[in-house]
Amino acid sequence: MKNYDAVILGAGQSGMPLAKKISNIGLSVALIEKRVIGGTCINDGCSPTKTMVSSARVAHLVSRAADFGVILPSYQVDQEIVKKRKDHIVTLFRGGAEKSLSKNENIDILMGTAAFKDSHTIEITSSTGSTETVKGKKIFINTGSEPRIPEIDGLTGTPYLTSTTVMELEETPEHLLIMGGGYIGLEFAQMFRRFGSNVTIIDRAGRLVSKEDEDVCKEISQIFSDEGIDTLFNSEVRKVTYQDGFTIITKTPEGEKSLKGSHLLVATGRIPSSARLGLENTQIKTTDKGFIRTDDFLKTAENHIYALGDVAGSAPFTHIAYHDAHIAFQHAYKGNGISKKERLVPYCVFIDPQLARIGLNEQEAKDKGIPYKTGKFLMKHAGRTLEVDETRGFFKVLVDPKSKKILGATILSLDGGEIMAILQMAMVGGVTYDTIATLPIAHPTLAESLNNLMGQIE
Ligand SMILES: Cc1cc2nc3c(=O)[nH]c(=O)nc-3n(C[C@H](O)[C@H](O)[C@H](O)COP(=O)(O)OP(=O)(O)OC[C@H]3O[C@@H](n4cnc5c(N)ncnc54)[C@H](O)[C@@H]3O)c2cc1C
Ligand SMILES: NC(=O)c1ccc[n+]([C@@H]2O[C@H](COP(=O)([O-])OP(=O)(O)OC[C@H]3O[C@@H](n4cnc5c(N)ncnc54)[C@H](O)[C@@H]3O)[C@@H](O)[C@H]2O)c1
Repeated sequence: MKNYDAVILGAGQSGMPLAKKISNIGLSVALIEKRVIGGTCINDGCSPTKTMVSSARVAHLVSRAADFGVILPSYQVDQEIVKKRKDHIVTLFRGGAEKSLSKNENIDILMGTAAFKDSHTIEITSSTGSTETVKGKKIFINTGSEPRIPEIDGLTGTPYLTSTTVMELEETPEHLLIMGGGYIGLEFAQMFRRFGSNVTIIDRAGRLVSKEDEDVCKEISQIFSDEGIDTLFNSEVRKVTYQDGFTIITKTPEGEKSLKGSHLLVATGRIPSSARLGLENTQIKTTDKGFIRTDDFLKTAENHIYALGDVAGSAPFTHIAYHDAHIAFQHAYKGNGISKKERLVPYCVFIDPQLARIGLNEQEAKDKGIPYKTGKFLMKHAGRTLEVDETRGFFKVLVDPKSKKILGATILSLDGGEIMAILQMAMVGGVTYDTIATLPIAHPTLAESLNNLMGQIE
């Protein structure tokens, strides 16, 4: 049995950078992966979805070509080519990840499913059923998450789709029903609508993206409705049947409703991949939802075992899993570093216009009793958005009335993610809103609307 300085379970967005960091200080690493290198982000998440979102955006812009004075006879979407383009990007990114790991002689990549035999020993079961065991002085769990499939009468026996399998379609669905109006639901809803599908989102909550402020949700709902996406809220799906198409029965405040569609995407959240890790053979504890409990430095109840990324209940985004690798590495090998409590969590949902968030929103500030002043600037008043004719959305910011520092922002705008990163820098650097209000920002850019935004603050 081989002894390693570090054993990492899962070659995802924490596991891969962590393996490199540890090997770079001259230590031996076993990186165990049950499926393919790269985890959710590269293979089933960020990269493939954003590649397909780009195809959908081109379809949308082509459909509006006449608005820009470009007259096209017609256009059509070829779902097979959309998928091929997506597959190419996945192969490219995965290949790059494999190459950079395999050229590092301190890292052994072991393909198979890992589980704890005891708190220092990991058993790896290969796809052929053979097993091997390895030991680790330190162990890092980065096994990610998987789609949550709700228990609904009839669902299991049907060919429903998940966020992974929906990207394998080679034909455009005639009518895509989407259970769940969260980030996954939103991105696929707009994408497939732009490919030409009829789309209906069904959510048990009272509105889309219920974690966002009400005005944000209202604007997104309006944008979706203008694009012809149907929504059904406060709807609990009770029964699913499939016969040449899906029929779903939902319970709504107005009584039972029946909906029909050619395809059904289940996008009702994700669960941590912790159930089959043999954690019972260790002192490690999980929450009632299965997330591995850690301290603020990602250390579990076992001193030499850390958990990172989605499985540890960190905000479920790639850049956060990646940052977890930094936190755990610093703590495990350098004895210092920042805790996860201290970091700001930015994110960007790739609908069009993008929904980007950093820090507090208004609802959270109210719930926590944090005093704030707010400013809001509608993108229909920005020169840049008028020039490119993409005027939906707004910039919204919360500031501390006393220190004038930024508490948080929601940027629902063309290239919103890039604008949000500017505010993230301002937050980290402690730049006050009155400084930004009068800062000369290049014209005509989207970013110059930050002058107007900060100028709105009473
Ligand atoms: C459709 C979709 C779109 C997304 N889009 C974005 C986006 O645009 N931006 C963003 O920031 N985030 C996005 N996310 C979220 C992001 O992909 C995840 O938060 C991120 O990948 C989590 O990284 P991780 O390292 O925790 O886990 P993962 O990347 O999931 O890696 C875990 C790895 O562990 C392996 N594994 C699991 N169990 C075992 C075991 N027992 N033994 C060995 N290996 C095991 C898995 O096969 C996997 O390779 C998206 C997610 C989805 C589903
Ligand atoms: N751009 C990005 O960063 C990005 C994109 C996609 C996904 N992700 C990550 O993936 C995670 C999972 O995304 P998600 O959209 O699946 O989860 P989510 O938690 O964001 O949304 C799930 C939605 O499903 C609804 N729901 C739950 N059970 C239901 C039921 N039985 N019937 C009807 N509706 C039901 C919920 O009310 C909620 O609106 C996100 O938390 C996110 O971090 C990130």
